[in-house]
Amino acid sequence: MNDWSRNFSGKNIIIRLEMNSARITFGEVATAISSAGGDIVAIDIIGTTSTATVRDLTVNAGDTGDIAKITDALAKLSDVRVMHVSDRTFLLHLGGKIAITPKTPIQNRDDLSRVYTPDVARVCMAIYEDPSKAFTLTIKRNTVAVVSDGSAVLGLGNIGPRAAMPVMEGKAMLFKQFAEVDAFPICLETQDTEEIIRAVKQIATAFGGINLEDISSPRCFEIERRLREELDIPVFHDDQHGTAVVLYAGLINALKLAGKSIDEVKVVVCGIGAAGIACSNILLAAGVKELIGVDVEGILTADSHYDNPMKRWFAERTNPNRLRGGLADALEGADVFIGVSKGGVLTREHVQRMAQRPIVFAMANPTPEIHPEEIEDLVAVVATGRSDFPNQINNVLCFPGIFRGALDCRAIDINEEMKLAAAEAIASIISEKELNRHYIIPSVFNQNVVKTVRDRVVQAAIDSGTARRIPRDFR
Ligand SMILES: NC(=O)C1=CN([C@@H]2O[C@H](COP(=O)(O)OP(=O)(O)OC[C@H]3O[C@@H](n4cnc5c(N)ncnc54)[C@H](O)[C@@H]3O)[C@@H](O)[C@H]2O)C=CC1
Ligand SMILES: CC(=O)C(=O)O
Ligand SMILES: [Mg+2]
Repeated sequence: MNDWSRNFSGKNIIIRLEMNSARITFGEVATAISSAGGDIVAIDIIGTTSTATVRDLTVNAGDTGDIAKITDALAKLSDVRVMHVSDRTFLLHLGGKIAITPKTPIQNRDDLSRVYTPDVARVCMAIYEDPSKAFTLTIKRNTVAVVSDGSAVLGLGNIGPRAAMPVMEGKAMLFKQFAEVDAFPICLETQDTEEIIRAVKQIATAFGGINLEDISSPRCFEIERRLREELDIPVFHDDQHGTAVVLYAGLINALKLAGKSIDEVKVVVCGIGAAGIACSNILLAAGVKELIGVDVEGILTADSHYDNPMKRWFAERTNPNRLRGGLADALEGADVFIGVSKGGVLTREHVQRMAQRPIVFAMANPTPEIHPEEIEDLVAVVATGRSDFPNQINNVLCFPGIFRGALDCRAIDINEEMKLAAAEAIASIISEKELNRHYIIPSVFNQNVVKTVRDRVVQAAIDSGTARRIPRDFR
């Protein structure tokens, strides 16, 4: 199975084809599709002339989802031209996924004068006199910017800001659906650290928080550090902290199942980029003693030199036994594998080297480091970042609730206390009775997730002094 079809989750495709109706029958087309494993589930005639018919065929590509096989079979028919193949995923993206709608209709001149000039001027002056009123009189109170430069989009690499837009639009949808946060995608046409910092500072006026997304390491660390220092609203690089929060939540529960304790396990983190550094940090803070990092150059060790300052920083704090070698060496006797690198880097043989009842979190997107079915029989727990397998360790479990909490208490920052509170909140949603190897982490559709995370995050913000406002339900 090629990588593309593996990533294809909507098995229904729509094939638009033109047939020479005098020379080929529809039955021949249907036979070609069915012999390639497809099932026609709907037919729409789009247009006809005296010689040709254009049809949209909705085809179920079957469990293997081998679309290429179906289109190849059609291409072999001489009197048929495949004009276009779309799938449900692409159709969902037509015209983008979000829209802005006004909260109230403008029905007459009086409404017009209130929402716009002349009356709006009084509101402007109120904010001029007291800038904090921006939180009550503008969208700032409930709006987050999802900012990317397209340099590390999912595990696809540096595909640029334009190609990153669908991910950022998707995040904006999730913010709204799960936490009623209005979020807006902003993909910047620059990958220069200083220009990104300047641009984000210049647009921050409209927003109550900044979610940095898919900005590659090591620039992401400096960008986030500076923006946190220089802005008075939360700046949160989700690939670092959202991932770390959810990973820690999942690990709390997976360790219970494996019967292991966090200060005794040997953990291998593969991919020492944005997510890898943050996941390692939260694990070290949680008590992991033996943590080994592996990146493209192999095991990171304090004995080696790295141009990347974050790798140097990482190597000095990890790998206490100065282990050297590659991923296979790192995994010898390891209890936990955390993959935040690239699809397909872990093999069954690697997992066979791990300790008894290992835990494998293969979190690269869209293709995990290993597909769960390859190692199900070897492990205590396996999790991925995807929604189509059990145990989805994905930052979507964190960012809606953590920002909901931060916005509700008008936090100036999302600090370590708030992140730990979010992780514990997520882990706590699964009771001891419910916990099993296919259910270590709640589903994002579990309605308790956002509420529980939000409440614990607000409490942590109040306790740690970052809240500027006490929400009504906390008074
Ligand atoms: N499940 C989730 O919630 C999340 C998953 N991710 C996934 O984690 C991966 C990394 O994301 P970021 O940290 O944002 O990217 P990044 O670009 O900052 O870091 C990726 C790191 O992986 C390393 N790497 C690449 N190929 C490798 C290999 N064969 N062996 C070892 N290391 C390798 C790179 O050198 C780099 O240091 C992506 O696939 C992304 O989709 C990231 C954030 C959240
Ligand atoms: C989930 C996510 O943020 C990523 O894969 O980059
Ligand atoms: Mg991301």
